[in-house]
Order: sequence, then C-alpha cells, then structure tokens
Amino acid sequence: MTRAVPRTVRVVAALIPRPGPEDGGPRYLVQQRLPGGSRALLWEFPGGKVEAGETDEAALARECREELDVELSVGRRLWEGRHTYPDLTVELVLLAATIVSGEPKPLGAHQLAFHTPTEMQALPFCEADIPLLDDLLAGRLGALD
Ligand SMILES: Nc1nc2c([nH]c(=O)n2[C@@H]2O[C@H](COP(=O)(O)OP(=O)(O)OP(=O)(O)O)[C@@H](O)[C@H]2O)c(=O)[nH]1
Repeated sequence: MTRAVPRTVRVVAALIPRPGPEDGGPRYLVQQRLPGGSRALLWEFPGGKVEAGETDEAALARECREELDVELSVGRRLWEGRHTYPDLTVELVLLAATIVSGEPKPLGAHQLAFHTPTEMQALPFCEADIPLLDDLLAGRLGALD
C-alpha cells in the first residue's frame, strides 16, 4: 500500500520583540501548543495557517488578533522553510512584527513566554522551527524590524 502524501499548508509566524528595555538581550514571544492535539506541548512562534485569497501579512494579523488578542504591525519577511511531518507539510514563513495594541493572552495556546534565542534552543520546539532557531541565534535573519 502507498502512504498518503501529507497535505501542504502555508503557515505564517511572527517574531515579536518584548517591548521595553532589553536586559540580557532581545526576547521574543513564543507559545507552547495545547496538550492533546498535533505537536502537543511543543513550542512555536505565534501565527497559523494562511487562508485562500489571504496575504501572508493579513493572515498573520488575523491569527494574532484571534489567538493573542493583539493588533500587530507586520514588517518584513525574515525566514522561509519547509518541513514534512507525518500528518502535514508546512511551508513556514517568519515575519517581523510589533504589537501596536493589546497585551498578548494565551487564547489558543497552553502558555506564552518571552525568550532569548539562546533560551529557545533549550525548549522543545516544533521540528520545522529548528533551522529557523539556528539562523536566529547565529544572526542570519538580518535586521529584525
Ligand atoms: N504558528 C506556528 N505554527 C507552526 C510553527 N512551526 C510549525 O511546525 N507549525 C505548525 O504549523 C501548523 C500551524 O497551523 P495552526 O496553528 O493553524 O494549526 P493548529 O494545529 O494549531 O490548529 P488547527 O486545529 O486549526 O489545525 C501546525 O501544524 C503547527 O504545528 C510555528 O513556529 N508557528
């Protein structure tokens, strides 16, 4: 029997710096996925799937409004990669973003946290994000605004 090929989805994610002074280097918002579903309790950047007819930027603003209750200003594309899980192929796009209003709330996540790139390396992250985390830590994403 042949195995079904996992469907491909485009996923946008946000690199959102913690507002205020940077003690110990910049920190960015990450979230732990809910227990029970796919990639349960793994960490990821806030965001989600791009819907048909939507731009990456509009999808990211919508996802963060729905899942964090914040309004974003979305900046440039920082990173793009592709990863195949057993259930899904993810085309992952990371965009720079800042919060223009609201305090992030974990409406769709188990918990939220601000972490440095070094701290992120120690968290169990979604596999698609591993090369992204390496590039972030090594300063290969360019200017992060
Ligand atoms: N938001 C986000 N999703 C990621 C990242 N890395 C990664 O592999 N993903 C995967 O991309 C998909 C994101 O879609 P989603 O957030 O709408 O999916 P979900 O499973 O939480 O919700 P769903 O029940 O609506 O499908 C998930 O399968 C998630 O595991 C990341 O850094 N951020």
